[in-house]
Amino acid sequence: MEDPWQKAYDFAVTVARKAGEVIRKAGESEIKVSTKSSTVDLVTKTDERVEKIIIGSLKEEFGEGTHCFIGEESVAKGEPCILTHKPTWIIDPVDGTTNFVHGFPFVAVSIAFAVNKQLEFGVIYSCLEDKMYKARNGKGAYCDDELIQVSDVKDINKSIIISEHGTDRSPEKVKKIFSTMQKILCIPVHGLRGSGTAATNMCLVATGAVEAFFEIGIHCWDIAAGAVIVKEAGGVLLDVDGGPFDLMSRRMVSANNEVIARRIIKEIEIFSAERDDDMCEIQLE
Ligand SMILES: O=P(O)(O)OC(CO)CO
Ligand SMILES: [Mg+2]
Repeated sequence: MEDPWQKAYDFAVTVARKAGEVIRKAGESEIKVSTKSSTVDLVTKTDERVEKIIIGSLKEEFGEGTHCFIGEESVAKGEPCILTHKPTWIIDPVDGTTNFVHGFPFVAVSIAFAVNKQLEFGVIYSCLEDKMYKARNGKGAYCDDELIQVSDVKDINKSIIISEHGTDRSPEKVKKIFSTMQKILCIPVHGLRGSGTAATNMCLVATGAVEAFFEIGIHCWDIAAGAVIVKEAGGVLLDVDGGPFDLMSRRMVSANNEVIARRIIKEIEIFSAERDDDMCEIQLE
């Protein structure tokens, strides 16, 4: 049977590579938007420029009317962040903007595609490492055309876990984040890590370099592509309360298997994060 989204998948890989080249060459890491209230969420002109390039290329190829676009910088400017049944691209032009600003060497372009609210494929280009991760629903996950697979570790004591500190600096949330990390570290696990980009963190789960990555406060564009890649590499995705993964909920546990995921979930101190689709007043469909 003909694959209806093959062309879109191939195009996403091409666009992600092109975007990554722009990021690598970009001299512009000047912070354009920085702190607002208690969050520290950096944005640079490169974030905006790269998102324009990605969405512009996709619109030119697939038409503006039939496909929808959720992009980090477009949403920041007031575009809707609602997943409808229409073919929808979910884009983070520069995942790891803080890394980009500081020259910390993990920065990723993340492009996912959903139809009927189901993720069809995800592409993550870790552009400073020059590694292309990609996965299609039901067709496995790849890094630079090599099949990748999650680790087979089931013993939490033999695991490495990734989490991040997030962008919210309100003391009560930071306290919960550190308390969770302390509890997980003292299970004990082999180590805690964090690359500074959710997309790359999920690729590290998918390749088996770590057993799990969890975070509260991330957005759909940080994790949509990674969700497909982790799942296709044999991993699992769950909500931090143990329920089903919800792309718009801003919280997620991705792990090599359910045993590891559920062991971590036991330690997570949950705090509130406004849903991505609650931030938008416009309701589509
Ligand atoms: O750098 P960005 O795109 O803001 O994303 C962060 C999460 O907020 C890292 O994943
Ligand atoms: Mg991001």
